[in-house]
Amino acid sequence: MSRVDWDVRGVASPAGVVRVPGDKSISHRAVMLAAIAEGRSDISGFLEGEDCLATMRAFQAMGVSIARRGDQLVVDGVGRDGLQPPAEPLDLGNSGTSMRLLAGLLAGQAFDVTLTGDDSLRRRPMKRVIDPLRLMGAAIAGDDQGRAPLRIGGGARLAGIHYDMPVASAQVASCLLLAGLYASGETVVTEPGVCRDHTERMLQALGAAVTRTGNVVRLAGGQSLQGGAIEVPADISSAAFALVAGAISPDADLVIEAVGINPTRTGVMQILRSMGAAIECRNERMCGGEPVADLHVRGGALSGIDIDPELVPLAIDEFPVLFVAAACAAGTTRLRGAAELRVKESDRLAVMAAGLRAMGVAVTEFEDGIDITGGPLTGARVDSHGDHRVAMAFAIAALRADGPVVIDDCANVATSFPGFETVAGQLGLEVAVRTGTSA
Ligand SMILES: O=C(O)C1=C[C@@H](OP(=O)(O)O)[C@@H](O)[C@H](O)C1
Ligand SMILES: C=C(OP(=O)(O)O)C(=O)O
Repeated sequence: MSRVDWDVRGVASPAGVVRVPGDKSISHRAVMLAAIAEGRSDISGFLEGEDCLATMRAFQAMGVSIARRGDQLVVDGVGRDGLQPPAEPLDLGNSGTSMRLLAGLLAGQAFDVTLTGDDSLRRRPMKRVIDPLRLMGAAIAGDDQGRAPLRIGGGARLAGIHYDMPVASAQVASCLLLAGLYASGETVVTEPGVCRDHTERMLQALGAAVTRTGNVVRLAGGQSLQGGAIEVPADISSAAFALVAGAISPDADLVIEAVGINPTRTGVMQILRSMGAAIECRNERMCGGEPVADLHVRGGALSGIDIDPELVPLAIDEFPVLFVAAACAAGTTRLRGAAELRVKESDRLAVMAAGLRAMGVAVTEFEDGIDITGGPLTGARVDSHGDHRVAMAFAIAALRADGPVVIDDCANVATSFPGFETVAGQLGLEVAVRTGTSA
């Protein structure tokens, strides 16, 4: 496997107008729902990152015709019962969203299927979807610890359940709603905290009836979807790197265009603003059922804060780069209620703590959180452990380091942010890429 390391230096202040790629969560859902809809869907703004391409290839392997036409992805939907058995296990690479949502969508099919992925994905917890899917009647099994490969037996008759989710996870909720499309009766999911609601929005846009009352979501089984035009906004999780770059660079003046600002995703802006960052939403409008805006960030002084635990699911993927903001703030930032960070592509609490310490930052790690006290950052060599968001977070830290930051194992940045190295140039960073071969 080829290995990519980066040598990153801060050379200028972030300035001008930048664009970041399409939203990863919405791109996955667009392909999945378009594939099982009736008729053709034209998806614009689709993220051509490895995670979403893994989802796309999985549906191609199940007989769905998906083609790029200009800057659109054209999906010829096969209808709810039109998927074909794949010849081989579906390899979902590094993508937790693909595996958990597909587990739900495939639990009610007539054929057997196996879902697998890379070393990181095969370490991640899947019992959280196996258990409720079994309650619905699915024949699904992982290894003895409930990890992938997941084997799903075809021909199960699913029945809707009422499920109180033990963790605030949009992937679990979405998995159950997708299984619910194939179940008899009603599927009702209660979320313990606010989770991203893209699945509901897109199901509604494609003609399904899904209702929400507070934190309870309901969907009747047996509904069909109708394909159409689907627009994907720019990903706020990718924009987060530019937001923090701007917020930690005193002379920064940066606009990030057409970013999704769905209120279930904007925790990063709320947290940065509480730390004193100057972030404005301009030109707010709707894009394919999702709110978007141009985000304007200016540099200034940040202060450490206690992060409200209710904001954790609203900023779940942005913590690696928020920890960099905390390392550049005056005083201590405290995060608790974030044990989920330990079961992402890497253990993001441990891996970020190790890298920040190598850069001279005072960090205390807790089982479900971290304390970070801001101070001067030194150049250092850090290991991303193959985690895309960790790699990009340390690249942003180079803006404030007194020397280069060498980041090991950055190939997976292509899962969510292809072209990051180019956008990084607009953020005032020079990224030298070294490639080689790893064991
Ligand atoms: O539903 C989604 O698209 C996602 C939900 C979150 O995971 P959890 O559901 O595990 O919190 C997030 O971390 C992931 O990157 C994408
Ligand atoms: C956790 C992430 O993605 P996934 O769960 O889809 O692997 C992420 O993108 O930060």
